[in-house]
Amino acid sequence: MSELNAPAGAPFFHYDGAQLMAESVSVSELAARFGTPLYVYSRAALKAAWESYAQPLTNRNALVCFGMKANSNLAVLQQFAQWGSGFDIVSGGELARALKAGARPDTIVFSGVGKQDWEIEAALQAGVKCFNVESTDELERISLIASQLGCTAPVSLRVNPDVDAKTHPYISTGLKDNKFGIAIEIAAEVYQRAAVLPGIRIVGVDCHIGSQITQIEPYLDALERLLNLLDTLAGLGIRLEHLDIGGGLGIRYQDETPIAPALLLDAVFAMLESRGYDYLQLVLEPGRSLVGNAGILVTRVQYLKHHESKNFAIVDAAMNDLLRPTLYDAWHGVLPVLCPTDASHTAQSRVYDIVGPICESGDWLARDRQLRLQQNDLLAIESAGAYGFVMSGQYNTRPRCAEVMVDGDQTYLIRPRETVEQLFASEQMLPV
Ligand SMILES: Cc1ncc(COP(=O)(O)O)c(C=O)c1O
Ligand SMILES: N[C@@H](CCCC[NH3+])C(=O)O
Repeated sequence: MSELNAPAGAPFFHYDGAQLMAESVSVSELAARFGTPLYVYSRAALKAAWESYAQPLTNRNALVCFGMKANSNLAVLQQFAQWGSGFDIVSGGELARALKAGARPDTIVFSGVGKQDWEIEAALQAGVKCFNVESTDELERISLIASQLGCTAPVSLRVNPDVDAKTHPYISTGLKDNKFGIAIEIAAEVYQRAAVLPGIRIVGVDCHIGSQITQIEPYLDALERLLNLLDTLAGLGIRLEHLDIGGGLGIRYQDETPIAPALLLDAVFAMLESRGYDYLQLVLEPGRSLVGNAGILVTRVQYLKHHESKNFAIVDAAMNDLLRPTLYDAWHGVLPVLCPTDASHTAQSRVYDIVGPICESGDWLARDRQLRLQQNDLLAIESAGAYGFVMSGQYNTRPRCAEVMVDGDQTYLIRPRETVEQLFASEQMLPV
Protein backbone atom coordinates (compact mmCIF):
# COMPACT_ATOMS: atom_id res chain seq x y z
CA MET A 1 0.00 0.00 0.00
CA SER A 2 1.81 3.02 -1.31
CA GLU A 3 0.07 5.41 1.08
CA LEU A 4 2.01 3.94 3.97
CA ASN A 5 5.40 4.17 2.28
CA ALA A 6 7.59 7.21 1.94
CA PRO A 7 6.81 8.90 -1.39
CA ALA A 8 8.96 7.51 -4.22
CA GLY A 9 10.21 11.06 -4.83
CA ALA A 10 11.13 11.71 -1.17
CA PRO A 11 12.48 13.96 0.24
CA PHE A 12 11.38 16.35 -2.51
CA PHE A 13 7.80 15.09 -2.34
CA HIS A 14 6.89 14.57 1.29
CA TYR A 15 4.12 14.91 3.86
CA ASP A 16 4.43 17.89 6.16
CA GLY A 17 2.21 16.12 8.68
CA ALA A 18 -1.04 17.31 7.14
CA GLN A 19 -0.61 17.15 3.41
CA LEU A 20 1.65 16.31 0.48
CA MET A 21 4.25 18.93 -0.35
CA ALA A 22 6.36 19.47 -3.46
CA GLU A 23 9.49 20.95 -1.90
CA SER A 24 8.01 23.86 0.13
CA VAL A 25 4.81 24.16 -1.87
CA SER A 26 1.51 22.54 -0.94
CA VAL A 27 0.27 20.23 -3.67
CA SER A 28 -3.36 21.11 -2.95
CA GLU A 29 -2.52 24.78 -3.46
CA LEU A 30 -0.95 23.91 -6.80
CA ALA A 31 -4.08 22.01 -7.77
CA ALA A 32 -6.27 24.97 -6.77
CA ARG A 33 -4.08 27.41 -8.68
CA PHE A 34 -3.43 25.46 -11.89
CA GLY A 35 -6.25 22.93 -11.98
CA THR A 36 -6.01 19.18 -12.45
CA PRO A 37 -4.71 16.96 -13.94
CA LEU A 38 -1.35 18.61 -13.39
CA TYR A 39 2.24 17.47 -13.73
CA VAL A 40 4.42 18.81 -10.91
CA TYR A 41 8.20 18.57 -11.08
CA SER A 42 10.72 19.35 -8.37
CA ARG A 43 13.80 21.23 -9.52
CA ALA A 44 15.75 20.05 -6.47
CA ALA A 45 14.90 16.44 -7.32
CA LEU A 46 16.18 16.96 -10.86
CA LYS A 47 19.38 18.47 -9.48
CA ALA A 48 19.88 15.62 -7.01
CA ALA A 49 19.43 13.06 -9.79
CA TRP A 50 21.87 15.00 -11.96
CA GLU A 51 24.41 15.03 -9.12
CA SER A 52 24.10 11.27 -8.71
CA TYR A 53 25.83 11.06 -12.11
CA ALA A 54 27.93 14.23 -12.00
CA GLN A 55 29.60 13.48 -8.65
CA PRO A 56 31.07 10.09 -9.54
CA LEU A 57 32.14 11.54 -12.90
CA THR A 58 34.13 14.42 -11.40
CA ASN A 59 37.57 14.49 -13.03
CA ARG A 60 36.58 11.70 -15.42
CA ASN A 61 36.58 11.99 -19.17
CA ALA A 62 32.83 11.52 -19.49
CA LEU A 63 29.70 13.11 -20.88
CA VAL A 64 26.15 12.57 -19.66
CA CYS A 65 23.67 13.02 -22.52
CA PHE A 66 20.18 13.23 -21.01
CA GLY A 67 17.87 10.86 -22.89
CA MET A 68 15.42 13.68 -23.47
CA LYS A 69 12.62 11.47 -24.74
CA ALA A 70 11.91 10.84 -21.05
CA ASN A 71 10.91 14.46 -20.44
CA SER A 72 11.43 17.13 -23.04
CA ASN A 73 9.80 20.18 -21.49
CA LEU A 74 12.03 23.15 -22.35
CA ALA A 75 12.40 24.18 -18.71
CA VAL A 76 13.58 20.69 -17.79
CA LEU A 77 16.06 20.62 -20.69
CA GLN A 78 17.24 24.11 -19.78
CA GLN A 79 18.16 22.96 -16.26
CA PHE A 80 20.17 20.02 -17.54
CA ALA A 81 21.90 22.18 -20.16
CA GLN A 82 22.88 24.67 -17.43
CA TRP A 83 24.29 21.87 -15.31
CA GLY A 84 26.48 20.77 -18.22
CA SER A 85 24.45 17.91 -19.62
CA GLY A 86 24.54 16.83 -23.22
CA PHE A 87 21.47 15.31 -24.86
CA ASP A 88 20.56 12.06 -26.54
CA ILE A 89 18.03 12.92 -29.23
CA VAL A 90 15.97 10.71 -31.53
CA SER A 91 14.33 13.17 -33.91
CA GLY A 92 14.66 16.51 -35.63
CA GLY A 93 12.02 17.77 -33.23
CA GLU A 94 14.15 16.81 -30.25
CA LEU A 95 17.16 18.48 -31.89
CA ALA A 96 15.22 21.74 -32.22
CA ARG A 97 14.00 21.51 -28.62
CA ALA A 98 17.47 20.80 -27.25
CA LEU A 99 18.98 23.72 -29.15
CA LYS A 100 16.18 26.02 -28.07
CA ALA A 101 16.82 25.01 -24.43
CA GLY A 102 20.48 26.00 -24.73
CA ALA A 103 22.18 22.68 -25.49
CA ARG A 104 25.65 22.84 -26.97
CA PRO A 105 25.44 21.07 -30.34
CA ASP A 106 28.73 19.28 -29.73
CA THR A 107 27.17 17.54 -26.72
CA ILE A 108 24.26 16.08 -28.70
CA VAL A 109 24.23 12.45 -29.80
CA PHE A 110 21.59 11.46 -32.36
CA SER A 111 20.11 7.97 -31.90
CA GLY A 112 17.12 6.31 -33.59
CA VAL A 113 16.51 3.67 -36.24
CA GLY A 114 14.65 5.85 -38.73
CA LYS A 115 16.49 9.13 -39.20
CA GLN A 116 15.03 11.01 -42.16
CA ASP A 117 16.97 13.13 -44.67
CA TRP A 118 15.83 16.45 -43.21
CA GLU A 119 16.77 15.29 -39.72
CA ILE A 120 20.24 14.21 -40.85
CA GLU A 121 20.72 17.53 -42.63
CA ALA A 122 19.59 19.52 -39.62
CA ALA A 123 21.93 17.58 -37.31
CA LEU A 124 24.87 18.08 -39.68
CA GLN A 125 24.11 21.77 -39.96
CA ALA A 126 23.84 22.10 -36.18
CA GLY A 127 27.16 20.26 -35.72
CA VAL A 128 26.11 17.44 -33.38
CA LYS A 129 28.69 15.37 -31.50
CA CYS A 130 27.77 12.22 -33.43
CA PHE A 131 25.16 10.10 -35.14
CA ASN A 132 24.52 6.80 -33.38
CA VAL A 133 24.06 4.86 -36.60
CA GLU A 134 21.66 1.93 -36.40
CA SER A 135 21.95 0.28 -39.86
CA THR A 136 24.17 0.06 -42.93
CA ASP A 137 21.45 1.75 -45.00
CA GLU A 138 21.52 4.69 -42.60
CA LEU A 139 25.31 4.85 -42.75
CA GLU A 140 25.22 5.06 -46.55
CA ARG A 141 22.56 7.75 -46.44
CA ILE A 142 24.46 9.87 -43.92
CA SER A 143 27.57 9.55 -46.10
CA LEU A 144 25.63 10.74 -49.14
CA ILE A 145 24.00 13.69 -47.40
CA ALA A 146 27.23 14.80 -45.72
CA SER A 147 29.07 14.61 -49.05
CA GLN A 148 26.35 16.65 -50.75
CA LEU A 149 26.60 19.27 -48.00
CA GLY A 150 30.39 19.22 -48.25
CA CYS A 151 30.91 18.22 -44.64
CA THR A 152 31.91 15.17 -42.62
CA ALA A 153 29.51 13.35 -40.32
CA PRO A 154 30.89 12.12 -36.98
CA VAL A 155 29.64 8.58 -36.61
CA SER A 156 29.35 6.04 -33.82
CA LEU A 157 27.79 2.67 -34.57
CA ARG A 158 25.02 1.59 -32.25
CA VAL A 159 25.81 -2.03 -31.77
CA ASN A 160 23.18 -4.52 -30.71
CA PRO A 161 25.10 -6.78 -28.31
CA ASP A 162 22.33 -9.39 -27.94
CA VAL A 163 22.09 -9.05 -24.18
CA ASP A 164 18.95 -9.59 -22.15
CA ALA A 165 18.39 -6.48 -20.01
CA LYS A 166 15.75 -8.40 -17.99
CA THR A 167 13.13 -5.71 -18.28
CA HIS A 168 9.66 -5.36 -19.86
CA PRO A 169 9.74 -6.73 -23.44
CA TYR A 170 8.45 -3.40 -24.84
CA ILE A 171 11.43 -1.53 -23.39
CA SER A 172 14.17 -4.08 -24.00
CA THR A 173 16.32 -2.95 -26.92
CA GLY A 174 19.56 -4.95 -26.90
CA LEU A 175 18.35 -8.37 -28.01
CA LYS A 176 19.00 -9.50 -31.54
CA ASP A 177 15.26 -9.73 -32.20
CA ASN A 178 14.86 -6.02 -31.32
CA LYS A 179 14.87 -3.52 -34.18
CA PHE A 180 17.69 -1.49 -32.64
CA GLY A 181 21.34 -1.27 -33.57
CA ILE A 182 23.70 -3.20 -35.81
CA ALA A 183 24.17 -6.88 -34.95
CA ILE A 184 27.46 -7.25 -33.14
CA GLU A 185 28.53 -10.09 -35.47
CA ILE A 186 28.66 -7.73 -38.46
CA ALA A 187 29.73 -4.57 -36.63
CA ALA A 188 33.44 -4.83 -37.55
CA GLU A 189 32.49 -5.19 -41.21
CA VAL A 190 30.28 -2.10 -41.02
CA TYR A 191 33.09 -0.13 -39.35
CA GLN A 192 35.36 -1.09 -42.26
CA ARG A 193 32.73 0.16 -44.68
CA ALA A 194 32.41 3.39 -42.68
CA ALA A 195 36.16 3.86 -42.81
CA VAL A 196 36.14 4.10 -46.60
CA LEU A 197 32.90 6.01 -47.12
CA PRO A 198 33.17 9.68 -48.05
CA GLY A 199 31.72 12.19 -45.60
CA ILE A 200 32.09 9.87 -42.60
CA ARG A 201 34.42 10.19 -39.62
CA ILE A 202 34.33 7.30 -37.16
CA VAL A 203 34.31 8.61 -33.58
CA GLY A 204 32.74 6.03 -31.33
CA VAL A 205 30.76 2.96 -30.45
CA ASP A 206 27.39 2.87 -28.74
CA CYS A 207 24.87 0.49 -27.26
CA HIS A 208 21.65 0.87 -25.31
CA ILE A 209 20.21 -2.38 -24.07
CA GLY A 210 16.90 -1.30 -22.57
CA SER A 211 15.13 0.71 -19.94
CA GLN A 212 14.18 0.34 -16.24
CA ILE A 213 17.14 -1.99 -15.75
CA THR A 214 17.74 -2.99 -12.14
CA GLN A 215 20.65 -5.40 -12.53
CA ILE A 216 24.22 -4.48 -13.27
CA GLU A 217 25.20 -7.71 -15.05
CA PRO A 218 23.49 -6.96 -18.39
CA TYR A 219 25.48 -3.71 -18.62
CA LEU A 220 28.76 -5.48 -17.93
CA ASP A 221 27.91 -8.28 -20.38
CA ALA A 222 27.20 -5.69 -23.06
CA LEU A 223 30.36 -3.75 -22.24
CA GLU A 224 32.48 -6.85 -22.46
CA ARG A 225 31.07 -7.62 -25.89
CA LEU A 226 31.73 -4.05 -27.00
CA LEU A 227 35.32 -4.20 -25.75
CA ASN A 228 35.88 -7.45 -27.65
CA LEU A 229 34.67 -5.61 -30.73
CA LEU A 230 37.11 -2.77 -29.99
CA ASP A 231 39.94 -5.33 -29.85
CA THR A 232 38.94 -6.48 -33.32
CA LEU A 233 38.71 -2.89 -34.56
CA ALA A 234 42.16 -2.09 -33.15
CA GLY A 235 43.50 -5.01 -35.20
CA LEU A 236 41.91 -3.39 -38.27
CA GLY A 237 43.52 -0.06 -37.48
CA ILE A 238 40.25 1.58 -36.42
CA ARG A 239 40.55 3.67 -33.26
CA LEU A 240 37.68 5.37 -31.47
CA GLU A 241 37.34 8.45 -29.30
CA HIS A 242 34.37 7.52 -27.17
CA LEU A 243 32.32 4.64 -25.88
CA ASP A 244 28.62 5.16 -25.14
CA ILE A 245 26.89 2.68 -22.83
CA GLY A 246 23.43 4.20 -23.34
CA GLY A 247 20.92 4.81 -20.58
CA GLY A 248 18.47 2.47 -18.93
CA LEU A 249 19.06 2.69 -15.18
CA GLY A 250 15.82 1.91 -13.38
CA ILE A 251 14.08 3.83 -10.60
CA ARG A 252 11.93 2.81 -7.67
CA TYR A 253 8.29 2.70 -8.68
CA GLN A 254 7.16 0.12 -6.13
CA ASP A 255 9.76 -2.02 -4.42
CA GLU A 256 12.57 -2.11 -6.97
CA THR A 257 16.12 -1.53 -5.78
CA PRO A 258 17.63 0.77 -8.38
CA ILE A 259 21.34 0.65 -9.18
CA ALA A 260 23.13 3.78 -7.98
CA PRO A 261 24.88 5.41 -10.95
CA ALA A 262 28.14 5.49 -8.91
CA LEU A 263 28.05 1.70 -8.60
CA LEU A 264 27.61 1.17 -12.32
CA LEU A 265 30.23 3.78 -13.15
CA ASP A 266 32.81 2.22 -10.82
CA ALA A 267 32.31 -1.16 -12.46
CA VAL A 268 32.47 0.34 -15.96
CA PHE A 269 35.65 2.32 -15.29
CA ALA A 270 37.26 -0.74 -13.69
CA MET A 271 36.54 -2.77 -16.81
CA LEU A 272 37.74 -0.02 -19.15
CA GLU A 273 40.97 0.26 -17.18
CA SER A 274 41.60 -3.47 -17.03
CA ARG A 275 41.13 -3.74 -20.79
CA GLY A 276 43.28 -0.69 -21.61
CA TYR A 277 40.43 1.43 -22.91
CA ASP A 278 40.37 4.11 -20.23
CA TYR A 279 41.58 6.70 -22.75
CA LEU A 280 38.09 6.62 -24.28
CA GLN A 281 35.56 9.26 -23.29
CA LEU A 282 32.63 7.54 -21.57
CA VAL A 283 29.21 8.70 -22.78
CA LEU A 284 25.96 7.86 -20.98
CA GLU A 285 22.37 8.45 -22.05
CA PRO A 286 20.24 8.26 -18.89
CA GLY A 287 16.64 9.36 -19.18
CA ARG A 288 14.30 7.89 -16.59
CA SER A 289 16.80 7.92 -13.72
CA LEU A 290 17.29 11.68 -14.13
CA VAL A 291 13.63 12.66 -14.12
CA GLY A 292 11.34 9.76 -13.13
CA ASN A 293 11.01 10.43 -9.44
CA ALA A 294 11.24 14.20 -9.88
CA GLY A 295 7.61 14.38 -11.01
CA ILE A 296 4.08 13.53 -9.91
CA LEU A 297 0.75 13.71 -11.68
CA VAL A 298 -1.92 15.34 -9.54
CA THR A 299 -5.49 14.36 -10.22
CA ARG A 300 -8.85 14.92 -8.57
CA VAL A 301 -11.45 12.28 -7.76
CA GLN A 302 -14.61 13.01 -9.74
CA TYR A 303 -16.87 10.15 -8.74
CA LEU A 304 -16.78 6.98 -6.70
CA LYS A 305 -18.55 3.90 -7.95
CA HIS A 306 -19.08 0.72 -6.00
CA HIS A 307 -19.81 -2.32 -8.15
CA GLU A 308 -20.45 -5.74 -6.65
CA SER A 309 -16.84 -6.89 -7.04
CA LYS A 310 -14.98 -3.63 -7.64
CA ASN A 311 -14.73 -0.11 -6.38
CA PHE A 312 -13.80 2.53 -8.89
CA ALA A 313 -12.41 5.98 -8.26
CA ILE A 314 -13.00 7.95 -11.44
CA VAL A 315 -10.43 10.70 -11.57
CA ASP A 316 -9.85 13.56 -13.99
CA ALA A 317 -6.55 12.17 -15.31
CA ALA A 318 -6.64 9.39 -17.85
CA MET A 319 -4.57 7.16 -20.09
CA ASN A 320 -4.08 10.10 -22.45
CA ASP A 321 -2.25 11.90 -19.61
CA LEU A 322 -0.25 8.90 -18.34
CA LEU A 323 -0.05 5.97 -20.72
CA ARG A 324 2.43 3.78 -18.85
CA PRO A 325 -0.03 1.81 -16.69
CA THR A 326 -2.14 0.55 -19.55
CA LEU A 327 0.71 0.25 -22.07
CA TYR A 328 3.15 -1.67 -19.89
CA ASP A 329 0.95 -2.77 -17.02
CA ALA A 330 3.19 -0.40 -15.09
CA TRP A 331 2.78 0.17 -11.36
CA HIS A 332 2.74 3.78 -10.15
CA GLY A 333 2.26 4.65 -6.50
CA VAL A 334 -0.89 6.59 -5.61
CA LEU A 335 -0.72 9.01 -2.70
CA PRO A 336 -3.61 10.88 -1.14
CA VAL A 337 -2.68 14.56 -1.12
CA LEU A 338 -4.33 15.00 2.26
CA CYS A 339 -2.30 12.96 4.73
CA PRO A 340 -3.98 9.54 5.16
CA THR A 341 -3.80 9.93 8.94
CA ASP A 342 -5.59 13.29 8.86
CA ALA A 343 -8.59 13.16 11.19
CA SER A 344 -10.86 15.06 8.79
CA HIS A 345 -10.49 12.16 6.40
CA THR A 346 -13.36 9.98 7.54
CA ALA A 347 -14.16 7.97 4.40
CA GLN A 348 -14.17 4.21 4.63
CA SER A 349 -11.00 2.48 3.45
CA ARG A 350 -11.64 0.35 0.36
CA VAL A 351 -9.74 -1.29 -2.46
CA TYR A 352 -10.05 0.90 -5.55
CA ASP A 353 -9.17 0.85 -9.19
CA ILE A 354 -8.16 4.38 -10.17
CA VAL A 355 -9.62 4.98 -13.62
CA GLY A 356 -9.99 7.89 -16.02
CA PRO A 357 -12.92 9.27 -18.00
CA ILE A 358 -11.83 7.83 -21.37
CA CYS A 359 -14.10 5.36 -23.15
CA GLU A 360 -11.75 2.39 -22.93
CA SER A 361 -11.63 -0.32 -20.30
CA GLY A 362 -7.86 0.02 -20.55
CA ASP A 363 -8.13 3.54 -19.19
CA TRP A 364 -6.72 2.90 -15.74
CA LEU A 365 -3.93 4.47 -13.75
CA ALA A 366 -3.70 2.06 -10.83
CA ARG A 367 -5.45 -1.09 -9.69
CA ASP A 368 -6.35 -2.60 -6.35
CA ARG A 369 -5.19 0.22 -4.11
CA GLN A 370 -6.37 0.45 -0.53
CA LEU A 371 -7.48 4.05 -0.07
CA ARG A 372 -9.92 6.18 1.91
CA LEU A 373 -11.54 8.32 -0.73
CA GLN A 374 -14.31 10.81 -1.10
CA GLN A 375 -15.40 12.95 -4.04
CA ASN A 376 -13.05 15.84 -4.88
CA ASP A 377 -10.09 14.31 -3.05
CA LEU A 378 -6.75 14.94 -4.66
CA LEU A 379 -4.40 12.09 -5.49
CA ALA A 380 -0.78 12.16 -6.62
CA ILE A 381 0.38 9.53 -9.09
CA GLU A 382 4.02 9.00 -8.26
CA SER A 383 7.11 8.54 -10.43
CA ALA A 384 5.50 10.41 -13.31
CA GLY A 385 8.49 12.57 -14.29
CA ALA A 386 9.71 10.17 -16.98
CA TYR A 387 7.65 9.04 -19.95
CA GLY A 388 4.66 10.85 -18.47
CA PHE A 389 3.69 14.09 -20.16
CA VAL A 390 5.85 13.27 -23.21
CA MET A 391 3.69 10.24 -23.98
CA SER A 392 0.43 12.09 -23.42
CA GLY A 393 -2.10 12.65 -26.16
CA GLN A 394 -5.45 14.19 -26.89
CA TYR A 395 -7.63 11.11 -27.29
CA ASN A 396 -11.31 11.80 -26.63
CA THR A 397 -10.49 15.44 -27.48
CA ARG A 398 -8.96 15.96 -24.08
CA PRO A 399 -6.61 18.93 -23.80
CA ARG A 400 -3.13 17.99 -22.63
CA CYS A 401 -2.64 19.10 -19.06
CA ALA A 402 -0.36 21.74 -17.56
CA GLU A 403 3.15 21.22 -16.20
CA VAL A 404 4.66 23.20 -13.34
CA MET A 405 8.13 23.24 -11.79
CA VAL A 406 8.57 23.87 -8.11
CA ASP A 407 11.83 25.36 -6.86
CA GLY A 408 11.86 25.81 -3.09
CA ASP A 409 8.79 27.94 -2.40
CA GLN A 410 8.54 29.18 -5.99
CA THR A 411 6.36 27.67 -8.68
CA TYR A 412 6.78 28.16 -12.40
CA LEU A 413 4.12 27.32 -14.96
CA ILE A 414 6.29 25.65 -17.60
CA ARG A 415 3.47 24.60 -19.88
CA PRO A 416 -0.10 25.85 -19.62
CA ARG A 417 -3.05 23.53 -20.03
CA GLU A 418 -4.19 23.34 -23.65
CA THR A 419 -7.53 24.91 -24.37
CA VAL A 420 -10.25 22.94 -26.09
CA GLU A 421 -10.10 25.41 -29.00
CA GLN A 422 -6.39 24.73 -29.49
CA LEU A 423 -7.18 21.08 -30.01
CA PHE A 424 -8.79 21.69 -33.37
CA ALA A 425 -7.67 25.21 -34.22
CA SER A 426 -5.54 24.07 -37.17
CA GLU A 427 -8.02 21.55 -38.60
CA GLN A 428 -9.75 22.46 -41.87
CA MET A 429 -13.27 21.56 -42.89
CA LEU A 430 -14.12 20.82 -46.51
CA PRO A 431 -15.67 23.60 -48.64
CA VAL A 432 -19.47 23.56 -48.44
C1 LIG B 1 18.97 5.16 -27.46
C2 LIG B 1 18.41 5.46 -26.13
N1 LIG B 1 19.18 6.13 -25.26
C3 LIG B 1 18.72 6.45 -24.02
C4 LIG B 1 17.47 6.09 -23.62
C5 LIG B 1 17.04 6.47 -22.24
O1 LIG B 1 16.71 5.36 -21.52
P1 LIG B 1 16.27 5.44 -20.00
O2 LIG B 1 15.17 6.40 -19.89
O3 LIG B 1 15.85 4.06 -19.69
O4 LIG B 1 17.48 5.84 -19.22
C6 LIG B 1 16.65 5.37 -24.48
C7 LIG B 1 15.34 4.86 -24.05
O5 LIG B 1 15.26 3.72 -23.63
C8 LIG B 1 17.13 5.05 -25.77
O6 LIG B 1 16.37 4.41 -26.64
N1 LIG C 1 8.36 4.64 -22.62
C1 LIG C 1 9.03 3.64 -21.81
C2 LIG C 1 10.50 3.70 -21.90
C3 LIG C 1 10.94 3.67 -23.31
C4 LIG C 1 12.37 3.81 -23.43
C5 LIG C 1 12.71 4.34 -24.77
N2 LIG C 1 13.69 3.55 -25.48
C6 LIG C 1 8.51 3.71 -20.41
O1 LIG C 1 7.65 4.49 -20.16
O2 LIG C 1 8.91 2.99 -19.55
